[in-house]
Amino acid sequence: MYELTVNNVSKSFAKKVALNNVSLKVRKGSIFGLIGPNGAGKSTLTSILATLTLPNEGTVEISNLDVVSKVNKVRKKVGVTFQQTTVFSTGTAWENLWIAGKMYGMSTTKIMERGEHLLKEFDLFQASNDLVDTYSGGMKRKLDIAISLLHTPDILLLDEPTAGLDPESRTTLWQIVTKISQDEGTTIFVTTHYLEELNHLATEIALINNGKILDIGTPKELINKLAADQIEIHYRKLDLANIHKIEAYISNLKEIVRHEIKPTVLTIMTSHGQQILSELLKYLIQSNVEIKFSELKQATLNDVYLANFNEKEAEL
Ligand SMILES: Nc1ncnc2c1ncn2[C@@H]1O[C@H](COP(=O)(O)OP(=O)(O)OP(=O)(O)O)[C@@H](O)[C@H]1O
Repeated sequence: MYELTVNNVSKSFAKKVALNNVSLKVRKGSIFGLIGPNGAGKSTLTSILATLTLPNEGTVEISNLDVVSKVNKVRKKVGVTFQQTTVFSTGTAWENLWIAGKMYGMSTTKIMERGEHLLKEFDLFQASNDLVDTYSGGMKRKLDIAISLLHTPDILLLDEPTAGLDPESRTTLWQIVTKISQDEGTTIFVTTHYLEELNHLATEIALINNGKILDIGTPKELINKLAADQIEIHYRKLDLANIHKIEAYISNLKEIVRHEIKPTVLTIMTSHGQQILSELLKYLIQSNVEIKFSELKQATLNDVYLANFNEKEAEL
């Protein structure tokens, strides 16, 4: 059921604690996102999962194999793409695939078959005999990921895979990666600063800061926890009797975190903006309140980021 299990993992570099008692579980075939500001510990965790860094404490299992004691078996199950490209730019795509395939111990036939399939999936087949030096940033990134998938890993680790790419290349890249994940059942573990990508793609998200996991949930769960949808309804001036009547109605509604009712405007904070707005409009219209206009500002993953990390530069 779980492709990856991280149990109480800690890691320090000299006096710097990079990971502090981190635990999480990632379901087979899911897309799991790790969000956190610079220096939060995302790359350190990715590197431990990729068997390139040893944890000081705790255990990690990938496909039920311990990453420390079963390192060689685990490496066959894991594909990894780091922030910096690892493609050999003075070679062609085929030469890069060839070197990687031989390092994975793949036969020539298997490299040719799988390589051709991936080059086609990533729309690199036409350019596969060109030097990588002539590729755009997006093409290099696609080749990086294609190489990580060459040995058909169970889990693909992507450390900020879309950093520096334009929106179109990011969208294309995610379309290809999600298709492969669906076709082959590959589990995806991704760190990114582009929160809107995770909102649509991730099955679950973990928030990490200063090496600690702050929260884990589906994008919807994390957004709903904030209860940060904001409703504003503007109407023709109400008399005191009507204000009291509406006040009584609102106090019976569930899911309302905070509200303020004034003679010409009603403001509400809730986790269920859309539902509460339609219920309220229906009630106000039935009560002959003359509505001028209403607004709904729904909370986003960006709000989750700001609430947890208090950073202004979240990219949404
Ligand atoms: N090899 C190392 N030696 C010393 N300190 C390190 C090393 N690797 C990471 N650190 C420190 O550990 C902490 C976590 O770093 P890490 O690179 O995992 O964060 P990150 O969330 O990936 O950040 P970014 O988004 O900037 O890549 C940081 O304070 C970093 O300086």
